[in-house]
Amino acid sequence: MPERPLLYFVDDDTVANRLFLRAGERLGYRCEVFTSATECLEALERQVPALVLTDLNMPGMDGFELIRTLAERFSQLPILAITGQSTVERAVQAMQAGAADFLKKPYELRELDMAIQRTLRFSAVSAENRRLKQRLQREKGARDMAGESPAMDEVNRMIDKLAAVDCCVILQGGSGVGKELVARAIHERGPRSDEPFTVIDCGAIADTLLESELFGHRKGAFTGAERDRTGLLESAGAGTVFLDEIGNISDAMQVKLLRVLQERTVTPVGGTEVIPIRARFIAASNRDLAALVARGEFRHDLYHRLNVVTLAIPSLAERREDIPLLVRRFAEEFAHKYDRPVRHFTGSVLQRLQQRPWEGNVRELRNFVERCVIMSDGDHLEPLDEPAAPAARPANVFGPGGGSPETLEEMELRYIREVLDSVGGNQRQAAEILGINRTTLWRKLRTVEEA
Ligand SMILES: Nc1ncnc2c1ncn2[C@@H]1O[C@H](COP(=O)(O)OP(=O)(O)OP(=O)(O)O)[C@@H](O)[C@H]1O
Repeated sequence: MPERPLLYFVDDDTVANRLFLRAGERLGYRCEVFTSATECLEALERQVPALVLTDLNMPGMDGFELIRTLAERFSQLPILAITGQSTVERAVQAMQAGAADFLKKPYELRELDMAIQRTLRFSAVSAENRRLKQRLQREKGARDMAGESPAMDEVNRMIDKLAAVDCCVILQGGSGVGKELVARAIHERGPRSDEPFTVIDCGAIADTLLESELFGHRKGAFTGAERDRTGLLESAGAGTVFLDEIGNISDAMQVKLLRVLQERTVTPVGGTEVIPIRARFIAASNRDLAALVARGEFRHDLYHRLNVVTLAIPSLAERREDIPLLVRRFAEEFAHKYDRPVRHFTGSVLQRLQQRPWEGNVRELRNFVERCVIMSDGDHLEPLDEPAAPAARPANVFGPGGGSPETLEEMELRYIREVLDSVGGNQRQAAEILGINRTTLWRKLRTVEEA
């Protein structure tokens, strides 16, 4: 038979203690009672119970202080506050201090029973939730950041350091090296991990839109602003904002962003109110920001505000030893995604893959493996070098209507549009399939629209 749960009860009133002892035993619990918070803390050094019930008004260390101390030292121990003056305010205060629930005095046996059961259940659910979260975190970590090279070990060490502090960071590295993944890891390994991680692709959003995206707008602020809209910086809460492709924002926008970082407030477009911003900022650029500053193409004041720490992410060519691990990871990921057997490249193919330039870095490698998983038929993955042709496209150099031949540019655009259509216009997904970053995709589309 499982042991009966142990409850600690703290009240300076000995009559209340006797009553509880009798009630608790009748409900089938083992109970210990204490007439002061200090006695209870001493007992906790010897044994941790399933639940602590405490009165709030006590001489010496009162119930609130005891709750706070317990929440700090035994963060997973559930606490039930017993309040004589049953004001909502005191109950709220007790819960803010760390109590899971409260019970009004005097209580009936049934009320005590329900309150204890509720608190124990709540604690069990929270513990399960924590366990699942940790598991998810571990699995996510394992899935996300693959790499065993000394270069990636160093990146991982830096991520841990940056996760522990709350400063601005610039992530520098070529397209597809994993800057977003690193930013996410900094967020997830730090104290803000329960808050949102917000990606803002500065390069893919037109300048006029960027301001309203970031700061929000008020109804009627401009044509098309039919209702108020909360900006991304505000809805990011106390999470992390990842400003991707920061090197691409206009000078005017740089000035506005600098003000946000300095004052930690925003005013929505067309509004007057000042909204506080609590998020942490991580910026990324695949262009050398310091060089852009030197050439006068990026504001030095914004650069210095952001550049508390710059972390350079090495290109894939600088860590070729990671390629086999990445390939294996992606081969398994896509085999599951497309419901295909898990297959790998032969050793000699893998060696050849390690020698390739991989200018598009990990993204290019990932897309390559995805194509190979889809297209290979044998026991091993075959190194298919050509991008997969769109399914129903005839091998015909003439335009779709059989007219004059297409230029390379036209063909590229047609292919981009087909891919975009196939993913319902989702530019991020389309860029992944095309093996280019979102800014390049956006530029290509814009060039055509402007022509
Ligand atoms: N170390 C890694 N392990 C596993 N997957 C990775 C790793 N690095 C990058 N990837 C994958 O490669 C792709 C590109 O990564 P990510 O978007 O983070 O790169 P980026 O540097 O932010 O790219 P861009 O400059 O285009 O914004 C993503 O699908 C990501 O999951």
